Amino acid sequence: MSSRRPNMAQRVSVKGRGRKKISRVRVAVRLRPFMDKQDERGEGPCVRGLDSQNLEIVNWRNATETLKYHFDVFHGEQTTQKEVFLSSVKPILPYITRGQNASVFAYGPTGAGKTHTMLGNSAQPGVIPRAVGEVFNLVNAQDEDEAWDYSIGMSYLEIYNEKVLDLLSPSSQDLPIREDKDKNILIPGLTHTMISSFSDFERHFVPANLNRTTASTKLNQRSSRSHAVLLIKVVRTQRCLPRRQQTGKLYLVDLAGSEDNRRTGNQGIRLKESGAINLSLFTLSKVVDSLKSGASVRVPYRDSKLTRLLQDSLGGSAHSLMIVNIAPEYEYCFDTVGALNFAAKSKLIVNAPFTRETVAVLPVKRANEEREAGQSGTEPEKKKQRDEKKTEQEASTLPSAHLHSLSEQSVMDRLLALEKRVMCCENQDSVSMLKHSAHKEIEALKQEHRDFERKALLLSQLVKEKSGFSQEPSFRSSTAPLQQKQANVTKSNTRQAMVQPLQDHLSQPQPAKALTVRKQSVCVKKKVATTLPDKAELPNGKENMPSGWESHLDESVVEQARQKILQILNTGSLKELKSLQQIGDKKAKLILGWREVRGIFSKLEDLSQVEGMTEKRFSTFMKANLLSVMGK
Ligand SMILES: Nc1ncnc2c1ncn2[C@@H]1O[C@H](COP(=O)(O)OP(=O)(O)OP(=O)(O)O)[C@@H](O)[C@H]1O
Repeated sequence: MSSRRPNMAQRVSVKGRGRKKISRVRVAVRLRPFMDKQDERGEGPCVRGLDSQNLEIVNWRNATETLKYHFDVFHGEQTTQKEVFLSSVKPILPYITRGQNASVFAYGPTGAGKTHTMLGNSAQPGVIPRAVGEVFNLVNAQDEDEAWDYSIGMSYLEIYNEKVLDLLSPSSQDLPIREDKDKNILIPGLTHTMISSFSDFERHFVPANLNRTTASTKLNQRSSRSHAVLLIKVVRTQRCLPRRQQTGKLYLVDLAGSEDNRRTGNQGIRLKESGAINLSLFTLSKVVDSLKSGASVRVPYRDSKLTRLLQDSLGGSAHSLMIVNIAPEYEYCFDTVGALNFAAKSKLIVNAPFTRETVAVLPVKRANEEREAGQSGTEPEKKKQRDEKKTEQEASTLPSAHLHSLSEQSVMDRLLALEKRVMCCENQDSVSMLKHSAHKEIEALKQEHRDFERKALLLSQLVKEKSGFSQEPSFRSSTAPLQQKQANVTKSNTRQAMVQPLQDHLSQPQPAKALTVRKQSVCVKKKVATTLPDKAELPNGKENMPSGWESHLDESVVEQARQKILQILNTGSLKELKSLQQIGDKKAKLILGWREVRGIFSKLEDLSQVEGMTEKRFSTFMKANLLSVMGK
């Protein structure tokens, strides 16, 4: 598997590829063996398998008759962990590596074997370790075809007393559950760790699992008091254009046991936990009832954190498998019938899995280079062509060239956003309305582009007149440092024009330094004296961002600090994000949400796209953090 992270570029377009197929929730029932041989010899079992799909259980209302059930699979008490995995779980895993979602959840009364099935132990590993190992096998096998880059990440949480807690970051508090406009369920603030091998997974998972809330009850010495959800996310990105990107999510869920408090002897805190567990399982049952009864009924996903999180697995877009664990003892009979009834209605739920795909948009310049390079030539030739083209472009100092490509990028971003809106819309009338508004917006963008070019031209003429210098020599004199900056700027979203500053040029005879300053998406490369005041004045009379301070610093040190901040923004946990200056709890969560939806920040300036991050705030953020990182 490639260790490369998913494409740094922005993800913009979401589409379901191909027709949506339907997939019923599959239900497997697993009967655990007697835990006490005494019971087996005494009353015997209250439930038994008839064949690989059918079972019968004593009717607790009338012990002379039995109730019969039919499921996709019945695993008897002799079934091994490996057999459960191979027959029920393994078949759905390939979907994850092709951008579809899947979920496996264990349901059943407390002490019936859910944790054993999902987790197991070192001698008998359960579904979780086997499934993660298999995902790595699948990715490694597919990685060899060289067409896609794969990356695998994990998150692990528990829902305890209706609170979502991050098991990979145990000090974190209750996390919110959100839904984006593409109906993806998101948990801003939840740690998502990239993993490169199974042992890497274990390194994170094993200690995290110790954070799970368990306690002893009458029925189970180590009873799970929470619902645990492990998320394995596989992102694959096409290596060539159009760089399709597909994200598949696998949810592995060990639910807390449905329990009867008269039997568990729960009191105090155990009783409160039990109340929360039963409430969420009751909501789960209501969700299943509503899904079963038809499309027009409101499905109460929002009534509990559990159902909100499992929304995609029940009636959503996932391939879902429910493993219902049951126990053979008579004392479990009532709960077992309840679990089997729940399972019987769950198997009627129909999901509609489809591939969620985004296109990783590269900066226009790189995309063009790749497209051109892709048209002809061998790989070394293509690289040479690219290098030559890059040198050519970097040598070019004409502002209009930058204006053109950069504003083109902005137009492209917005067009792709429009395309996304149109694609997400199913209603025909709305589609035509959107197309109409898209057309209008394209016209407006073109006009904006023309205005922008005109203003930049006026600006440079004005500067030329006031400075008394011709434009050409001034560009020539600053060629060396500007070329260096331009390499950075091509990565940026900002448009660029180069002007000779008025006041500095006229009043300062000292050697000038190049400094990049931004104003409303216009990035103006300004020649300034080293003693510039904090707020420089643009020829149009508007104020710049506070910027002079940066020019006193060693560029390489600044660049290092910028990279460090970028790294925290892209990989930092909630806590690490909050360690940044100017970033509080709310902003940190918004950053995590942005990352979840849009991928990673390819440059620091992308931060301005996060809700509430105005240009001024971004400027203050940069100043505070650069100084902080550099230890000033
Ligand atoms: N198939 C099985 N083979 C052998 N032992 C099993 C099996 N299933 C469960 N057990 C054992 O039964 C006990 C209870 O199982 P487990 O803790 O998995 O139940 P649970 O359903 O997760 O309970 P809770 O909801 O209280 O967490 C454990 O000691 C476990 O090792």
